[in-house]
Amino acid sequence: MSNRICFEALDRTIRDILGDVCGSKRERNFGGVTVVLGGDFRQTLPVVPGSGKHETISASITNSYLWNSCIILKLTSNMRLSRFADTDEEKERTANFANWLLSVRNGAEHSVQISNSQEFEWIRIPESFLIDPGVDETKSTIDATYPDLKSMYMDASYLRQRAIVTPKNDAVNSLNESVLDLIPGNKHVYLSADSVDGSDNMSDDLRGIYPTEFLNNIGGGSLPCHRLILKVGAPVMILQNIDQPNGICNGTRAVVTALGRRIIQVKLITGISTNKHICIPRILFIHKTTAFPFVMRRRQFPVRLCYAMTINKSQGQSLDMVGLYLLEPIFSHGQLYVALSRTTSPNGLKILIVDQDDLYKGCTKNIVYREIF
Ligand SMILES: Nc1ncnc2c1ncn2[C@@H]1O[C@H](COP(=O)(O)OP(=O)(O)OP(=O)(O)O)[C@@H](O)[C@H]1O
Repeated sequence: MSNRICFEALDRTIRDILGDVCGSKRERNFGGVTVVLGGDFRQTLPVVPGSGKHETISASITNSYLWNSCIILKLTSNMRLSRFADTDEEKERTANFANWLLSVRNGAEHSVQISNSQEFEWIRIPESFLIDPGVDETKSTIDATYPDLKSMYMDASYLRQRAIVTPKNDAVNSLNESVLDLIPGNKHVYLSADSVDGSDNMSDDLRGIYPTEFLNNIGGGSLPCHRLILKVGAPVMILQNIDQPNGICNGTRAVVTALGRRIIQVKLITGISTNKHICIPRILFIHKTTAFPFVMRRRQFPVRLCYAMTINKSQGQSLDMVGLYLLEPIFSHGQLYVALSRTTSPNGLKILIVDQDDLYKGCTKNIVYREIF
């Protein structure tokens, strides 16, 4: 969900443009133009780096002057789930699962008291969804989400249907590397070219503080990795809007079909151009963050492996098989609901909960800011 200041900036821009034509339009929200907004306050809220609950709620459009003039229309059917239930038994199981999702979504699922925890937002996960961690939690999660990987690793629909989701990028990277190691083929390593924007005018002192090695370690968000490792057959997610009218956008998934020195070829597996082959060159990313007093430039292929992805990045995806990897519990509002609701059927959800201290067996954290709705 976008920060409310984006909507407010759009509002002021439209008022400015239309106000020149007709002065009274300057006084009306969006210059009197009807605007349709879609969103779910039970899913993840705007990300405000380094902020807490208050700042997150404050960044939501419900706290904008625009909200009072919104007419709220509610969607009531879970279309993602209802498509696949054929028999009466499946329909009943799916309806129960949909109700369970709703109670997680609203924070109404019965909470469990965890000793040593000041937090009470812990819920018990039904046993049928749990993955037995065995001796290697990562391997158990990969096996549950990607069965028959060795024979199916090139199959586009197999890859389209599934993903491991997890709260943090560190776990995403290590899961992606682990799955890539399991498939045959040569690894190609692509290093990015990183620099500080305007570094020509930077003093030697500043250049010394931020050497290239430091820039190489900056990652996360929508920035591709400095060290991108790919194999033919690996699924990737596109990280930039390359050609929106043709569905080649941030979040579109694809399978690598050829790896060259200066270009990679992929076959799209989601979006309106599914099955189309496209070639992708390295492109320039301009990375601005309040964490550093400079703007960074990174030239790299705009893709990331997507055997696993963060829960936030999975928002909007529909998957037949979801492996939820909770090496540690979720950390923000709506994340658990987003992760659980990516699946198209209750049979397509497997959850691994790592509980090293044996404190919360089969339970996990669910954070719901009820103030937002
Ligand atoms: N009217 C419909 N008939 C059949 N299938 C539908 C319909 N509406 C949506 N779906 C299917 O339900 C799934 C979810 O739809 P969509 O992604 O548009 O919803 P969403 O509200 O954006 O989901 P979320 O916010 O949870 O990601 C998709 O697979 C879509 O094809």
